[in-house]
Amino acid sequence: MPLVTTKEMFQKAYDGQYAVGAFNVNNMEIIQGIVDAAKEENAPLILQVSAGARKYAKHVYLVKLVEAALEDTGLPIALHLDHGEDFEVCKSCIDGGFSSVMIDGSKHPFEENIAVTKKVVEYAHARGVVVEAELGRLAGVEDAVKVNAKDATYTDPDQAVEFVERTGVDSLAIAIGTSHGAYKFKGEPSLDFARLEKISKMLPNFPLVLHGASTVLPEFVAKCNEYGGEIPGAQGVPEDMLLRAGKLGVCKINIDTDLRLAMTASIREHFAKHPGDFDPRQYLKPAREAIKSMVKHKVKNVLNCSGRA
Ligand SMILES: O=C(CO)COP(=O)(O)O
Ligand SMILES: O=C[C@H](O)COP(=O)(O)O
Ligand SMILES: [Zn+2]
Ligand SMILES: [Zn+2]
Repeated sequence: MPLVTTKEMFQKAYDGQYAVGAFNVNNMEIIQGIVDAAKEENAPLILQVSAGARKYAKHVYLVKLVEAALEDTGLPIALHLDHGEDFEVCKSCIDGGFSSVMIDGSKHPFEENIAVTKKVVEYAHARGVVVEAELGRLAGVEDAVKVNAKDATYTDPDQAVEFVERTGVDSLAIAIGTSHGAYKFKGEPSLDFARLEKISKMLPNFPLVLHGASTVLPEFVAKCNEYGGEIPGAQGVPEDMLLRAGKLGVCKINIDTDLRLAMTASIREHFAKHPGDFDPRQYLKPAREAIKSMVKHKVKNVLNCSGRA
């Protein structure tokens, strides 16, 4: 099966009130862990690549690995650019075989965000590629960009409607209190569900996207810390909140930090328990397994998209 866009998967997710997982990929083991899980669960899948990932692994390696995953699994998989920062990077991914791109104009004023998003939409749609945009700003770390909590702004529902109408974008990432990285909340986790409900009502049958949606699984944090890591106080979005979001028009849930934690916890444990090992396969194999079982858990219990491929 060739790459698919997110069009049909989002329509099914919207109607079925579940979400599709969008997982960030950086190398072969991460891709294999994710697709093996999706295959066993027969789940639709979005593999997403950040600018940092393209720099780390090179565009062509990631595209070829995802092509291999398509051939190996036969699953509907979308290949998506995560947080494209300008028209040029979006164009490069559209020309370079991606089926979906995100133009993240959220750092710009409203009118400029509309202008750049519109330009990407025109270029992408003419080539059969779909576009995600972002309105409102998440706190946390994105590549080299760190958005302080005070600069984060939640998405305005009226602006969201105007933005979607004027840009023709296919999906919209919204800010309701999630953030990137492993430290999402200082006290009790909370999201602005009233805002999400309002946006979702005002944009019926339109797919919303939730970034910064890792749950920061306590078992991985504990394991990292037990075996020499230092990530105290890490906290993510509770699973029940993600399930609730999936019933309110959120069709795509972005997960990167949980992949990083699963992999790192496994490798730390392996090094601590097997100090004599130095063949990378000895620690990358269990790390890939850790990703696979984490993703299976997400697909079944958090995204609710098992069996929907
Ligand atoms: O939103 C993300 C990628 O765009 C990832 O969010 P997390 O840091 O919560 O995994
Ligand atoms: O939103 C950010 C993703 O977690 C990607 O992170 P990265 O830019 O470090 O690859
Ligand atoms: Zn952003
Ligand atoms: Zn993001």
